[in-house]
Amino acid sequence: MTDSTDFSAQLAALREQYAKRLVHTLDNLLSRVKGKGADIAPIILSELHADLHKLAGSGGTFGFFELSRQARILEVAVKVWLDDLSVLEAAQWEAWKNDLSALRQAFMTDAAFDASAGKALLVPPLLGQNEHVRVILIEDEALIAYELNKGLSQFGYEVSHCADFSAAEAEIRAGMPDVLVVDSMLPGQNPADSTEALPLLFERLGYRLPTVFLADRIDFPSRLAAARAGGGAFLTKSTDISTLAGRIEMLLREHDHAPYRVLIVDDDEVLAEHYRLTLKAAGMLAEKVCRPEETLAAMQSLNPDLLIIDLYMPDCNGADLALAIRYEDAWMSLPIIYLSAADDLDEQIKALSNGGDDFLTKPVSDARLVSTVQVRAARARKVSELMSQDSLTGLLKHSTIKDRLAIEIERAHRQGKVMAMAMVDLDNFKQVNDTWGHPMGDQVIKTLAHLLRQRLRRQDSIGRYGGEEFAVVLPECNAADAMRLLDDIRQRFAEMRFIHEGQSFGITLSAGVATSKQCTDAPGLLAAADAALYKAKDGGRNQVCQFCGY
Ligand SMILES: Nc1nc2c(ncn2[C@@H]2O[C@H](COP(=O)(O)OP(=O)(O)OP(=O)(O)O)[C@@H](O)[C@H]2O)c(=O)[nH]1
Repeated sequence: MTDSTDFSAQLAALREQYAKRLVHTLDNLLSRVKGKGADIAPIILSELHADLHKLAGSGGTFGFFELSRQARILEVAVKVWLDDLSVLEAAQWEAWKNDLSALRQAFMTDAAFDASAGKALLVPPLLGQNEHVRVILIEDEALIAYELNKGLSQFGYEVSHCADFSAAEAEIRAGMPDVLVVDSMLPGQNPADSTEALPLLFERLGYRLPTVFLADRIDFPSRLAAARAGGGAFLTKSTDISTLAGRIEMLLREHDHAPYRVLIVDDDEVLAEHYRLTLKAAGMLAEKVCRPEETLAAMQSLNPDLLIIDLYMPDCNGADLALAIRYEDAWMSLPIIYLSAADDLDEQIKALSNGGDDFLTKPVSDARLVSTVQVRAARARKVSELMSQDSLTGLLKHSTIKDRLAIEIERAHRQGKVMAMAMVDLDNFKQVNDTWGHPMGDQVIKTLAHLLRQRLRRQDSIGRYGGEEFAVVLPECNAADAMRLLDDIRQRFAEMRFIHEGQSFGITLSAGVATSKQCTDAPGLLAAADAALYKAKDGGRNQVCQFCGY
């Protein structure tokens, strides 16, 4: 990834390009009105309006705030005359022309003050780079730390324990963790309340990390304090490990995602490039289109999570473009954010009714652009994820995992590689439900789902195939590696203890493994893995078997 110095240099170069263009724009504007009286032709007023609208919208983005502000005032006046030319009086016109000339002074003042100078771009830390999820546990009580460490390690987390915030800070600086698990009270520390210490730590680091707070008990004030400190989850210390692991995973899923893909449609190339660079610096995959007619082709190739459309483009109104895009079923739910001036109220209402989701008012600050896009894109991803996920476990639904399997086996054959799949089934699970109750059974299912997610790689897919049966798709994985992996999961799961009303019990699993070398298509591979699973069950359960033919 390009670093923030590179982005800052590219943005500075764009600002210079924009400033050069501004000189021409101002010359142009002034030459249009030079020597002209108040009987000015509507076509010229219309051109003036278009240019001033552009100036007002783009100036602030490049640090020309005063110029942008004054251009907006001039634009509003022209709009009034455009609507009713009879109200334009000679004195007003002369005053307006003077104000237009004053734009040059505003330009000089803004140009002398480079708002972007010395301003480092906010490049978020790269989370999710560790091979295993790294947890830093900040806990002063050794016994609790020991128990949490042991429990989380069983799920495959790599846990570092620190007794206080200063030790944790040194540990974070030595290597980026994926998540913090923090005791909400650390007596003897200053401040003792971790909801106060955490924001201070983030301030020193210059970035935030996903955090779970653990408290002795939860009341409303402590819950609120945790939320104010930006905690992603707040649990009691007596919470069982599988619930804690579930919350950690949920937080990781929020942060660890493929970069958001954003397409920007704006006829102003320099401005569009500024937005593109700003979003790229924030870790997104952004592309721009300056000719609206190229939008659909660019969407096909980028498959964006979100679209930003300039509302005011000379050849194509943004709202019309949005409607044209929505004719395609595939783009029906794609979030669209318009860029528009604050006072285009009628236009805004039309734009929303054409299927837009939000507005960004020009001039747009970099921070506002990034945060609006992040929030919208995250929401859109969440909705589409929820549609393909099983509600109890968060794993892929039956139909989705079957689709994944079909894609991966086809890919493996095409590329001449080997992929594996496994069917995993809980042993004698009916007894768990009968003895400990259905809710406890659900807890066991969720625990296995967490464990599978923790032990598998990012490119693997896991689905809840049936009630207590799971399907695992392992791209680029041979039979020996798949057997080793599944057997490790089997052992870890067998070692876990579940607690119900003070009583503890354990449960095992069986699994069947097959590879693409043995089958030509997805149904064949599923049947082979299933046959291997039944061999494991027949062989006495708590084992992993490989498919060796029917
Ligand atoms: N708690 C809970 N139980 C479920 C869920 N889905 C399926 N089950 C139960 O899982 C049990 C599966 O039982 P069986 O198919 O007989 O298999 P088993 O008892 O696991 O025995 P083997 O697979 O032969 O080792 C049934 O009792 C189902 O009611 C669920 O979402 N939650």
